[in-house]
Amino acid sequence: MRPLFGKVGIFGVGLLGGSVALGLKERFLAEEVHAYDQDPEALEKALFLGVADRVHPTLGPWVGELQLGILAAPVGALVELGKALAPLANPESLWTDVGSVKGRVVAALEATLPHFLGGHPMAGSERAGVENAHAGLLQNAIWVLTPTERTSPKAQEGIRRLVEALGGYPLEISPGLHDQLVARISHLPYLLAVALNRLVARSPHRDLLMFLAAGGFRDLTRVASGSPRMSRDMVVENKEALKEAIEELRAVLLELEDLLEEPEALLQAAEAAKRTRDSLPIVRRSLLPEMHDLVVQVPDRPGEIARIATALGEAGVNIKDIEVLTIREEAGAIRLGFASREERERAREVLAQAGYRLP
Ligand SMILES: NC(=O)C1=CN([C@@H]2O[C@H](COP(=O)(O)OP(=O)(O)OC[C@H]3O[C@@H](n4cnc5c(N)ncnc54)[C@H](O)[C@@H]3O)[C@@H](O)[C@H]2O)C=CC1
Ligand SMILES: O=C(O)C(=O)Cc1ccc(O)cc1
Repeated sequence: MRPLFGKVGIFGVGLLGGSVALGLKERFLAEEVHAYDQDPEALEKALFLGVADRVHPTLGPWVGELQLGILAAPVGALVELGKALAPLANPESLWTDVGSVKGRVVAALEATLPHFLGGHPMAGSERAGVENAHAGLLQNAIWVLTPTERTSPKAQEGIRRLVEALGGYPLEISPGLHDQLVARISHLPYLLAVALNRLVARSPHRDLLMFLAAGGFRDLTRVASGSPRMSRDMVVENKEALKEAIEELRAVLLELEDLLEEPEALLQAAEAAKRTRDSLPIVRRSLLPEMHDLVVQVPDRPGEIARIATALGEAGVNIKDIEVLTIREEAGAIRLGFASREERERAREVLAQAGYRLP
């Protein structure tokens, strides 16, 4: 059987580019995967890890042989990269990107590259680089596609097929709306993670604060561990929408500050926040079939996850999804997802019998 695509090029072979490349290879979707990166070390690793079949330290005539090109460099580099690729690209080739911000980038790339459609997989991690890439990162991810009136039917059809073949769920949104939404759900949380770390680092009690920081601080600031260059580019590129979101946050913080004097009203705000947080879909894969969740409290000691999995396995209960919610010194919590209500109830019985607390 012929693969879906001929030669595919990945431009910027880091966490995202490497994960797309691995997805293409593991699912036999490309005849050959080529990678270009401005960092020779990234190319060396990509070859060594089997992420790409061929690597190129420079752009050249090889670009003209590609049927599909995927731009996966930091957002601030995408427009220039597109300009450099345009004269080399085959006029029939398909192009997309995985950048976290779409407005200006999409406008520039669709004006320069043939058959371009912007994309943004809503999946990632706080790790950078090809050494952390894996195909599973994109599986079941909501993958935003941002068509405009300039998008060709060929690009729309081809890139949608790419996303589906990689195991993602395409969701079409306009570039402008995309940028407003991610400003609130991704870029503002990132900036807040930076802000909280800055607050601690500036304190005269920095060392003591670091020592005392518990799960909450860790959970809230995880995304600050991501690639600083990638994240800086992301927030700068989306600064208009992000500034609006910061304004909204400022107002909300002031409201909450006032509510410190009104404990009843603050309790209502806290209850509303809990309802919103608790209704987040498990691992944000809302297009997956309905999942029935169970939260289990677990002591923090070696072998607990194995013990839970074994107890459920022996009872013939299949775990569909698993998420570590919190890690504490004495106890943590794990959320388990099951395919049906019946299986969840069976799991509840089995785990209660095994002595686990199910809050
Ligand atoms: N990290 C994440 O969780 C997510 C990132 N994205 C987007 O994916 C893109 C890549 O991000 P990551 O893979 O996380 O970053 P990364 O830092 O892991 O990889 C970026 C790669 O691009 C290379 N690069 C930098 N400038 C380049 C240029 N001018 N030409 C060619 N290569 C260049 C770097 O050497 C590096 O290998 C960004 O546009 C980011 O906004 C999208 C979804 C999630
Ligand atoms: O790790 C996480 O939860 C993230 O949110 C990472 C991330 C970073 C940038 C994106 O454009 C999308 C996702």
